[in-house]
Amino acid sequence: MSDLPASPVAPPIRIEGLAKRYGTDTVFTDVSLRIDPGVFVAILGESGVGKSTLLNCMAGLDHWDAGTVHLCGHDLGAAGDEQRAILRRRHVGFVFQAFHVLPHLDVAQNVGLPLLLLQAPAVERTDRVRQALAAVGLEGLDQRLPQQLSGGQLQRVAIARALVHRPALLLADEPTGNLDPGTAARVMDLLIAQTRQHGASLVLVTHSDTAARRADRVLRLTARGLEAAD
Ligand SMILES: Nc1ncnc2c1ncn2[C@@H]1O[C@H](COP(=O)(O)OP(=O)(O)OP(=O)(O)O)[C@@H](O)[C@H]1O
Repeated sequence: MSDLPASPVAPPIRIEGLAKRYGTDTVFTDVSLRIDPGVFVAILGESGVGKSTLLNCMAGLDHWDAGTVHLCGHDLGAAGDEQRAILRRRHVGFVFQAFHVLPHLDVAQNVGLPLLLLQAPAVERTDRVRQALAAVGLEGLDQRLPQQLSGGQLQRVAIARALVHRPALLLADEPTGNLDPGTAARVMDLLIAQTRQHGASLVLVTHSDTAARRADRVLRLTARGLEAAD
């Protein structure tokens, strides 16, 4: 698979003094955060305060106006777009509220996509996809298309896809926002269990205090930065 490995001593994410503006509108200033391997951090905050923007900065999907972001020891601010993409593919998994499962690919192809992008050998891909689907309780559904799945099943596909390449960091943006309460609870259990099993760090953006209480650290994003939540 591709290069740019995680430094064995670097935290999956380290942010210092991050500030983000859109034009003259300041989204946030002075955000600092360090997340050690295997730690689960929940981020709460008012709508529009910049939680999704912060996740995008962690993955190098967005640009910022001041401060630094290190992903697995790599300085994203100093990396070009191509290098950011390689780092993201190698070290980050995503789970979104709207699933973002590709409609024309079947379940196995969706889950295997990160491995394909990392040019993993076909035999390894098949094996890892099978394991990942079994781990989220979707064995036997590998040839279904997304339109043939429920919302809970779609999010299980997304969780399997997010972890199949064993990233150091999993970024989850309101992952249960589109699910009914019972399904949401089961998907959250699965997300946390799977992340812990893989030893990945989890950053969960949520409006749910119940979900946030399961985290090792609960932070609140405001215009002034990140602070410990009450
Ligand atoms: N491409 C963009 N151009 C201009 N402003 C933007 C852009 N993307 C986001 N914003 C603004 O940046 C702010 C932060 O947006 P963001 O989606 O990160 O907030 P959030 O805390 O995740 O909100 P929510 O909880 O409602 O999802 C908002 O005021 C939003 O309108």
